[in-house]
Amino acid sequence: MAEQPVGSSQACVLVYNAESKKWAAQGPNNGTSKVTLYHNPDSNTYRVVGRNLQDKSVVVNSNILRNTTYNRATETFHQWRDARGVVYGLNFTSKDGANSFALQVEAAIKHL
Ligand SMILES: CC(=O)N[C@@H](Cc1ccccc1Cl)C(=O)N1CCC[C@]12C=C[C@@H]1CC[C@@H](C(=O)N3CCC[C@@H]4C=C[C@H]5CC[C@@H](C(=O)O)N5C(=O)[C@H]43)N1C2=O
Repeated sequence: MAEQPVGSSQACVLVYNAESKKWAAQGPNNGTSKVTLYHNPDSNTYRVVGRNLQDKSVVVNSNILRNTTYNRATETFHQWRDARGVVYGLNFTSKDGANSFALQVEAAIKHL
C-alpha cells in the first residue's frame, strides 16, 4: 500500500543555517506551507513533507526516525534535526494546528 497521510497542518517551514546562526524560510516570499506527516505501512517509515501553498514547491521532505527528537520549542514553533544534522523549524499558523501535528509526530516516533 502506498504512503498514507497521517495528518496535516499549516506552517512556515524554516531551515537553520549553523554558519550564519539564522533561520531561512523555505519557499517563495517566506510563504506558508501545508505540512503533512506521511506513513508508509510497508516499510513502517514516516516523513514530513511540506508544500508551499502558493507555488506547490516541496520545501521539506524529511524522514522521521525512531531516534528523532521532535522539539516543541514553543506552542507554535517546533523543530527537529534530520540524520544529516539539518535542523528544520515549523512556525505554525495556530496553536491547535501545532499541537495536533506534534501529537501525530510523537505517536509516529513511538510506533517506530
Ligand atoms: C540541543 C539542541 O539541539 N537544541 C536545538 C533545538 C532542538 C532541541 C532538541 C532536539 C532537536 C532540536 Cl533542533 C536548538 O536550540 N537549536 C537548533 C538550531 C537553532 C537552535 C539553536 C540556537 C537558537 C537559540 C534560539 C533558538 C531558536 O531558534 N528559537 C527559540 C525558540 C523558538 C524560536 C522561534 C522561531 C524562530 C523563527 C526565527 C527566530 C526568531 O524568533 O527570530 N526563531 C527562534 O529564535 C526560535 N535556537 C535554536 O532553536
